[in-house]
Amino acid sequence: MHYILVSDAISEEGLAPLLEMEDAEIIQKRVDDPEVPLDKIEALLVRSATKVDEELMEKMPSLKIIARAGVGVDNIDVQAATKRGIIVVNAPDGNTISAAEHTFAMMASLMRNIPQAHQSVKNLEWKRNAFVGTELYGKTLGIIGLGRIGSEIAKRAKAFGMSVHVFDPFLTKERAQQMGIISGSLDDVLMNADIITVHTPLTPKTKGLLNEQTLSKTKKGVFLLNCARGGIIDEKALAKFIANGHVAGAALDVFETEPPGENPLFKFDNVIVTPHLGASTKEAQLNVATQVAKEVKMYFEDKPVLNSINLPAMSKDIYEKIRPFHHLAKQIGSMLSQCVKEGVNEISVTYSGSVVDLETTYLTKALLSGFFKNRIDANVNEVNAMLTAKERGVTVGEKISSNTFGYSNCISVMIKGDIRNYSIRGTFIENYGPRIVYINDFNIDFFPDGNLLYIQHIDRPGVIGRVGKILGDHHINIATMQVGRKEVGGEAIMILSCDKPLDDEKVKLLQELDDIVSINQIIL
Ligand SMILES: NC(=O)C1=CN([C@@H]2O[C@H](COP(=O)(O)OP(=O)(O)OC[C@H]3O[C@@H](n4cnc5c(N)ncnc54)[C@H](O)[C@@H]3O)[C@@H](O)[C@H]2O)C=CC1
Ligand SMILES: O=C(O)CCC(=O)C(=O)O
Repeated sequence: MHYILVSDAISEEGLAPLLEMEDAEIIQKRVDDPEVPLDKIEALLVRSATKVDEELMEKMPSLKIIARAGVGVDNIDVQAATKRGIIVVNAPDGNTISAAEHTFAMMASLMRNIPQAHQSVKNLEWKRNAFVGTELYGKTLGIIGLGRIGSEIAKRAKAFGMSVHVFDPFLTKERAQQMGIISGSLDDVLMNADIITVHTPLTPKTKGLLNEQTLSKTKKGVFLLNCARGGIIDEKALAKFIANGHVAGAALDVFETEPPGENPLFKFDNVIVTPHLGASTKEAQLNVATQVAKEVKMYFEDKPVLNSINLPAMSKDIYEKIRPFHHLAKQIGSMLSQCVKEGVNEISVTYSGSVVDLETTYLTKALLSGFFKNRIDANVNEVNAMLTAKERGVTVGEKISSNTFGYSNCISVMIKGDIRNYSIRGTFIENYGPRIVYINDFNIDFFPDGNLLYIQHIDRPGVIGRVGKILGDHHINIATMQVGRKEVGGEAIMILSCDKPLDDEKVKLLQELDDIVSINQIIL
């Protein structure tokens, strides 16, 4: 049974993919509710209210995936999650339109004093001269951060007859031209805009992006909006610039602390606020809940998650192409970890043939996760495999080679151990499957799956028969068997695939046979 905790208010209708799962218990309670079995929870679904920090993760040893029903993951310690091998996914585009529309609604409300006028009329006043506004038409809108939401705002601004100046270090000149907007520096936006709106994530670089120094470069009478994250506009600096009349007004949907409690900005009539409502529409909430519920379900079905923050993004098509190699890489890693009993200094992976066109780093991570999973008592997966290698002093190398050894693709791995080196090569053959075609200088050909016995022996008549007899005497059926040797009478290997694993006693019996050098039981 998978235990899934939904700890913030997430659309029930959107959770349908999870509620349909027969092997899952969905708990809809706050994370600090004493009835929540934190130690059993494998998936945690949140919005922005739940703070998922290291302390909470410590209490959730079974946690495998954190899903943010929204965009910003600043309430999740992604670094700590990565270290623990916990996948973090979000719903990157489910609330884009709602957030853009809310920003636009805030902009129009700010410029036309709608909240203040509304309150005044309800107070039985009729002060038409007190609420004279400013048109959007012909004004310059400065957008800081032209991602999904920023782009939607730019489109709407153009429809309103505004000119748009943008600062986004990742925006290409070509895209700006296509959109009919002006891409410039931060100073360009600060100095030219009549209205400035921020749409970046909250990061150490964007925290306090609009501060006393940057605000002093803006036009006198500028209007400011923050519907992204509290803290991108420094609240103290904003209060100062509102108080001295430099900033004509501000619209805020988000705050440095949420809920903000008593906030000095609230005393200004020209500051209008909403309680983090950007994504609060029926449509957005259904979209983001459905997106993350599907992601979590896919995770439990062993399918790729599409919107992970700490794994490479992959479309379904790409995943279908990479899937067989992902499996092969994992199996190679797992095989190696069961053969190499000593300390390991270096793992180097070489890709050749058709596999080089795929996301090979992801494959290397899969290989490492297969390797470390059997060696250390911790959750290792593609998320934290590189970090795990680094922490254990294992150097990881990745190369591309043109030598395919006669196959259409190859994954070759070389491990430098404390005592000796190990090498293994695998390939994936269309309509046939994954094959291991080389181990430690021996050409061989077997399917890396099930209960395998990797036996090194001397190439002499009778060895195979003796091994077969012991297995037969103990009712262990041999499904497949491959042998490889370099020269007659020299060192040789055999790979047996058995219908069930052998216990230690039987492995010992085989080990004691004449001409057997070593035996590794490999369970894949
Ligand atoms: N108020 C609300 O309810 C909502 C707020 N948000 C907030 O809006 C933010 C933006 O969302 P999206 O547009 O979907 O994200 P996005 O990732 O599509 O866009 C962010 C953009 O910011 C740019 N950027 C990053 N650092 C920058 C910097 N230092 N200076 C200038 N630009 C920078 C990036 O290049 C990117 O184009 C989210 O991170 C989230 O915090 C999102 C949804 C709803
Ligand atoms: O969950 C919410 O309503 C907040 C949405 C948000 O801020 C985001 O998606 O980044």
